[in-house]
Amino acid sequence: MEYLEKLRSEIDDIDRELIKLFEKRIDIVLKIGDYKKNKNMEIFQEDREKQVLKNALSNLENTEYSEEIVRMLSCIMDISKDIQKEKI
Ligand SMILES: O=C(O)C(=O)C[C@]1(C(=O)O)C=C[C@@H](O)C=C1
Repeated sequence: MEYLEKLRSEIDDIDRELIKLFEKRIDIVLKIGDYKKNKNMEIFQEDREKQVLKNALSNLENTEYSEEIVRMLSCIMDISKDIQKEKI
């Protein structure tokens, strides 16, 4: 049990960091949303999304996780687009 608790505590620490970074990311997504609105740009930017995924895969240490990373970032970018649609 101690072992499981220790691992869960590690996950809690990682989640805390992820949430902090995610909040920062949302702040920036909102600024980009404002910019797009002012410039009459489409919310969905296909080339940029491809670049985000490419950057992420090139930074990956364990390539076994490629599919999971693409899924995670695609989900994050879907949330970004929802935020830009809802809040701006
Ligand atoms: O770069 C942008 O244009 C953004 O709005 C950010 C972002 C992202 O979450 O990374 C979100 C939506 C776009 O389709 C592309 C990228």
